[in-house]
Amino acid sequence: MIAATGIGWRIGGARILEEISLEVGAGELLGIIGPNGAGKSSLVNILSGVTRPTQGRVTLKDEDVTRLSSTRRARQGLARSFQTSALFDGLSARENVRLAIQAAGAAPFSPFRAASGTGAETIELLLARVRMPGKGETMARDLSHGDRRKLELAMALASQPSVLLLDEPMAGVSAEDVDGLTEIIGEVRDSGVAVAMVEHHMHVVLGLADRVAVLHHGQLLAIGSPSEVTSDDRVQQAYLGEAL
Ligand SMILES: Nc1ncnc2c1ncn2[C@@H]1O[C@H](COP(=O)(O)OP(=O)(O)OP(=O)(O)O)[C@@H](O)[C@H]1O
Repeated sequence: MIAATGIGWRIGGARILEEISLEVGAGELLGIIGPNGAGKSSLVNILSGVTRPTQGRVTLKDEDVTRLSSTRRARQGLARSFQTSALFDGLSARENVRLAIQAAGAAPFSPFRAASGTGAETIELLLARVRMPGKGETMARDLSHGDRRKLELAMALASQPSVLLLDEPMAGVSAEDVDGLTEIIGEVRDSGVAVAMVEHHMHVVLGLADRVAVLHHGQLLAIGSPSEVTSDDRVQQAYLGEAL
């Protein structure tokens, strides 16, 4: 569904990524792990079109999108979440989702959609999908950290993407919310979406991912099933001292 081939990225003389090749298929979840500064966010930025690589190419549904903007990629079915919150704090959860739907072009703006019709139904479905039914009226600023993360997921899903890129979707949330988010993301994958997820919660990645890519110093150290990568000597070396 999405593939990176021979990706390299240099900036200001620094070599951030080198020869990264990987792909994520429909209904597959690829976990992307690696020590701090390994290049995980840079890779997600390149996959989503925020950053253009200096080498290699990105294909989305077999089409070369390397030179396409993130907006064009979004129209072709790619959605992503960011490490930092992308919510409008002064709007309700429902209004945030409504804006995401409108931005995705899935529902042209209509003042009448608020009261009835598919717009309102879609919003409620998305809120239910992230286990937030009944929280539509809550202002984003009043939501718990975990609910903010769930709302961001609902917004990413508003475009009905075929590829979802998640950059640390569980950063800073409570253990209980980690479990909830894990279930939701698993369901998204099971619905056929290709999911690539950068995440520091190792037990989540190893439990949820179909395959795991390990980045280290900008290189792809290993890629394979969770058990394959955790038993890889080079991976253990990279994580020396940390529990895998
Ligand atoms: N725009 C930039 N200009 C220069 N260097 C950058 C830029 N973006 C990232 N880097 C550098 O590239 C390296 C990889 O950064 P990146 O954020 O991709 O790592 P990461 O694996 O996501 O780290 P973390 O787990 O800490 O989020 C780091 O050394 C970072 O300082």
